[in-house]
Amino acid sequence: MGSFDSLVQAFFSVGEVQQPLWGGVILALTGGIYVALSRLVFHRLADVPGPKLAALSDWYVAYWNVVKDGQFVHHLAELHRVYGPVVRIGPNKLHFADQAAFDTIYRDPRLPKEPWYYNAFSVTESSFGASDIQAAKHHGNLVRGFFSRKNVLQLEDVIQDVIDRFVLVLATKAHTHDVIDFHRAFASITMEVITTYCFDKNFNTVSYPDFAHPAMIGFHQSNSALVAMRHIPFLRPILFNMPTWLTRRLSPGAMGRINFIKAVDAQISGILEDGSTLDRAEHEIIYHHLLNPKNEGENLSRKSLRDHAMSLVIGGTETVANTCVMATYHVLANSRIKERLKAELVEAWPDVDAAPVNLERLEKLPYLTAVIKESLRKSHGVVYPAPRVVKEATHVGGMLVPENTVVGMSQTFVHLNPDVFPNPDKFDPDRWLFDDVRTLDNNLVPFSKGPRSCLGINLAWAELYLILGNVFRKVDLELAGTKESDLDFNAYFIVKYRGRTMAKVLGVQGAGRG
Ligand code: HEM
Repeated sequence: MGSFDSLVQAFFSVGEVQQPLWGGVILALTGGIYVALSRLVFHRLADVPGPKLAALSDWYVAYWNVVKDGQFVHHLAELHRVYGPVVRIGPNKLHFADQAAFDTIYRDPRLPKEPWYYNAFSVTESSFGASDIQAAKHHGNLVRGFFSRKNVLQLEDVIQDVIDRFVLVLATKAHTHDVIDFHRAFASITMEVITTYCFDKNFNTVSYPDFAHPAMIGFHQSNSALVAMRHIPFLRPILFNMPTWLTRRLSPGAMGRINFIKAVDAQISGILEDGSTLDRAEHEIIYHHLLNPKNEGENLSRKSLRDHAMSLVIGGTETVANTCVMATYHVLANSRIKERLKAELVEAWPDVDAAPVNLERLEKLPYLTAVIKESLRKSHGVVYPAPRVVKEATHVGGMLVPENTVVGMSQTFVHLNPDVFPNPDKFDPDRWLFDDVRTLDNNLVPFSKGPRSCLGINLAWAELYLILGNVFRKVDLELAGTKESDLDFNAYFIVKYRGRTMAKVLGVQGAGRG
């Protein structure tokens, strides 16, 4: 009897404890049903086709980006096959696969960058990171002149000097036919170019053993961490405030990046404390522009100076390197392309020991130009659909998109459109060699379009001509086990090739000039 009593008591006491619990469960369920109905049934995007899970939650995209490690862009191709040219990819987000939509999204100056997406780069006070249209314009105007065609031509020697030093390093590897990782090699060149061009600071990335400078590796590895931090924001303060000893143990790459940022900070401190430091720079650098009173830049905050510096390094390193990797793989993998390119370069630059041919001469070489364009097309530039916010109802790709919707379109949908680029998966420089390639040129959008397109486009083109022109004229490389599938990529913001890109250095000519 006693045990029956205690059983009854236990039942009721459990009930008392669980009452608030049940209340919570019921409240959560009601809330969940309310959110689900408001997103699936009553939402202004409810009629747009797409997976129901994506309409319910942004975790759908997070799953493909984080758990599936940068596969969302590939998954988008499948979604468009199933749902058509407009797909709802989030409660409030649309993705388009339509050339006209691309033009509107990126050319219309009223569509700012989506703050949630861009804040994760932690460079909010720079031209790249600012979402607000006026702020972005102001930041962009401060540095635009520094990357103008005229300025790039004036600083051409800065780029050539880095390449000369790189070729000298390769010459030391040619005797022993060393194998190099050519992604790292190109990223070492491009990082050295951007740091010498912008800061007159030489980090010697091209002469670092195995082209594995910790800062360059650190930036490379941070691509995937950035994606995770965006979708799981509480990771950010944890990772950023970790004690140095723990960071060093968990991620040596992160230390390389941290030390690089410290060096940039130290330069900024030096300039702010003693303005005459700028007079001693070997050439014009980015701070001449950022701190120039004529540019209304003299009152920039310290954070803004640093944000500008970091965004230029981030924007200018892997992008150019990825294009060089695409070119190098296909030139080496196809003897017909290699011989034709080499013949053109030898004709333009017969004596390889003489002074290098300059940028303006290289730009006139049709086959080199075709190889570069095809490499830009196949490496895409920014591969993730850069998100923009529709602030007032706007027609995009034939659809009236309601205000406050986030829209985007990955450049892959332009570059792999078979109606414009037949057999789009093939690397085919010949497609650029016809008299009228205006349609192709209009559909080559690695630098995006419109007011927020690439600020470094002139520098990027100059680097591509000078790096590839010099490397294929002077260096004899052979692929070392790398296959086309090694260029399959994870799509973070830019592409990250999945395989190692290795080549043997068979010989080097004309390394003496450096
Ligand atoms: C092949 C090389 C390059 C490609 C394909 C490329 C591509 C792009 C693209 C697609 C954007 C727009 C991004 C967005 O909408 O969020 C962009 C922006 C930008 N890029 Fe590049 N880029 C390259 C090289 C460079 C270089 C060398 C620099 C260095 C100066 C640079 C600096 C920037 C900056 C500062 C922005 C932000 C512009 C703004 O929003 O105002 N890029 N780039």
